[in-house]
Amino acid sequence: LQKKRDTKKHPLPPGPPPLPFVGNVIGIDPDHPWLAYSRWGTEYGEIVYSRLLSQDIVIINSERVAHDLLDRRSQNYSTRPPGLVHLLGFFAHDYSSVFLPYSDKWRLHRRIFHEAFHLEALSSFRPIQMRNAHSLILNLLASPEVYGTHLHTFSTSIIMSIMYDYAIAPVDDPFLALVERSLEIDVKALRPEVAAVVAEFPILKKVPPWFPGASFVRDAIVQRTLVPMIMDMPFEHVKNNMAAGTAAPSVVSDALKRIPVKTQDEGEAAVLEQGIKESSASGYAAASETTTSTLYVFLLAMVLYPEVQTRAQAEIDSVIGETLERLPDWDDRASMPYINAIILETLRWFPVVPLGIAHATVNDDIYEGYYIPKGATVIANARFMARDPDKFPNPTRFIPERYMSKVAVEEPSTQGPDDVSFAFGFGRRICVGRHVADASLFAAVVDILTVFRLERAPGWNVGPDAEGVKWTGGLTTHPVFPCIFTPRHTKERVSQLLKMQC
Ligand code: HEM
Repeated sequence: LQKKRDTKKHPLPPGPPPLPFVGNVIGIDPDHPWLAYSRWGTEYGEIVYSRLLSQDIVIINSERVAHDLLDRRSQNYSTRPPGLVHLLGFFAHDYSSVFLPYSDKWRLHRRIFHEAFHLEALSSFRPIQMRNAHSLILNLLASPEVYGTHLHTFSTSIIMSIMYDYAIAPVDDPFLALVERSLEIDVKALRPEVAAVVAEFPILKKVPPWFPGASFVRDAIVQRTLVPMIMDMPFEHVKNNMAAGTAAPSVVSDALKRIPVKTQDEGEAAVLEQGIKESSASGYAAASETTTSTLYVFLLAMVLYPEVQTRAQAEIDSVIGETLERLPDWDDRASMPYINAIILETLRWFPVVPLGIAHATVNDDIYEGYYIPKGATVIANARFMARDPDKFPNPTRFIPERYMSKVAVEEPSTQGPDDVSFAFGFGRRICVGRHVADASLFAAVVDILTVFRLERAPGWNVGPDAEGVKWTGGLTTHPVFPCIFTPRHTKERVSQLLKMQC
């Protein structure tokens, strides 16, 4: 391996010394790898090389390097690691837009998303987003103790309505249960660290499911049953409604309607239809867990920073009236710079996809004198970028005020969350749903703060840096903590208003 490097006459980027064979596997907490990568960031700098078994891993720890490589050299940095792609096949996920290699198929998916999520289309989703925020409030009033379930229902219902005009039942929706189980498996399995191990030991995929410790294989079997159901059910729902002439506008029905206009060729039409089916299924998987996790971080911030909450609620009350004359709406957003700042700070404080989704190099590259090998997994360490003290002084603290001069603009929603764009990835693979996410976050945050005071559970002693809070492990992560929802107005008043506005 070393010989191969020497022939390039450029050193690899600095990094922790690898052990023979295993490389730098030891010392990485498999559930929270960003902790080790961030330690290496502090020790070795903006670009770090490490090796997981025989897989080259390049970790980018600054926005500067991420823009240089993933944006400016995107031709070379826009595919996904081959090991990850291989692993996806085992989990029946090789269709996913998020993990597709840089290819014609990926370009087709991306085009479908762009046609659906251009800026003007976003305003047509707003009634869906606000309606679901109102349902979230009703659910939280009814059973605040299972707030995580309600956050999940909120995120999934929005994306299911946008994609398929499919209405999720408020409680115990069978489809939602399938999606939850499937996402739980994805979040655990579809990571570069797992891919590196499986690429090294393909035999792992052949371990019988009954074998002790073979949960990985069992999960893959479950997933291979779930994925076709999750992909087909909502898609067939749209097609049946279209055939019956009852289909409401949705991303899928709009995209399907565009097919005959564009092509008379049956083969091409089938490819397009398959692309629509796959990209829409990828979209709701990508939207659900990320939006939910971001809302968990928001609640954590409100519990740990009561003074921020007080200022946010004073802003809301000044716009809609202290006696809850009405609930906030989209037109109010421009008058709520502090709420917008809270959303930005939530995305920054703890990015919920802490290491983004791994990119990979197509060819060898030289960057600032360092050799970056072909086929290397390239990880943008968003968690570390979010803690850059030069850009974000006192980075472990939740301080919405840092954005106040920037969000006090006429139409903050169309600006997008550019200040914290690292939370949504880089280059040609940047998140296609970031503007949809931004609007969903606004709807949920403003409604929750209008109706509830969020409070710390008695005896739960965590400081403002959130040190000691438990985080779920995997591709996405969220804090796990108790949160008390105290209504700021009588339940009757809130329910009455919600019913009027639903
Ligand atoms: C707060 C919410 C969200 C966060 C933090 C988030 C974050 C991310 C990140 C970090 C990536 C990887 C980018 C890269 O490879 O560099 C990504 C990709 C993606 N996201 Fe999001 N996302 C969110 C919401 C959404 C929503 C609402 C949708 C759909 C409506 C969506 C659809 C996608 C898709 C399809 C990709 C794959 C793009 C590609 O590989 O070309 N995301 N997202």
